[in-house]
Amino acid sequence: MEEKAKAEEKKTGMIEAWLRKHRYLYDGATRHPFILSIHDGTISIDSFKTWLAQDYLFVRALVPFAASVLIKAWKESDESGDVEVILRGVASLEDEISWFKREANKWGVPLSDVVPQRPNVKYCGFLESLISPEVKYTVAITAFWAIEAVYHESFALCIEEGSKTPPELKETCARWGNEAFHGNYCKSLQKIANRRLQKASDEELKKAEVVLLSVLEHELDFWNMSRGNV
Ligand SMILES: Cc1ncc(CNC=O)c(N)n1
Repeated sequence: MEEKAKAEEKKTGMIEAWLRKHRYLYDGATRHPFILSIHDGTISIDSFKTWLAQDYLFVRALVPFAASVLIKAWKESDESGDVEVILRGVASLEDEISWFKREANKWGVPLSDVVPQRPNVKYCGFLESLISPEVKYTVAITAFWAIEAVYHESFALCIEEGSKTPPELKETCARWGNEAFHGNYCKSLQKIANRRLQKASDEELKKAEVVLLSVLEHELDFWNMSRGNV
């Protein structure tokens, strides 16, 4: 890319520029048929149960990754406030795991015998690879933002005015779709990512963009898995 154009994108926000550039993939991850089927009320309960059980395992694997981002923030960040933002996210995962257990109980999904499906294994393996100290804070925070943003944007659609989301799924959707916590949390992560990307080297920028694309692809595969097409 031309130097001037790149400088301009860094100023206005790398994340926004990447979302424009990769709109098709981003929409694919945030407007997936699985989400659209919740939104229009046609979701099969089996798909929902598959998603619930698989996502429980995913969230358990997200904890060490989130903790690794926290460590990177503490070691590498130029702003101490980053640690609080990430810590809030890490802390919320404890409540989330309890929620998964309650919700699974409600639906009669036994979490103790859930076997992770291939797309889940791959996504969790990808998260684990990002824990490595060789992955820089800037790259890791970009991934973390993307992981949270896809869920927020997806589920926010399902609680929009006029959506036909089944009432028994509303609470699930509000968990990630709500603005008060999750929306603001995503905005804070995006702000941190943009600030870091602004100062990043070309090589780091490239790595962060590749990681963003990987997250979007893994999220797509995760939704596909939930619908039963692996
Ligand atoms: C597959 C996937 N991606 C993102 C999230 C949202 N983060 C924490 O809950 C999630 N639960 N599952």
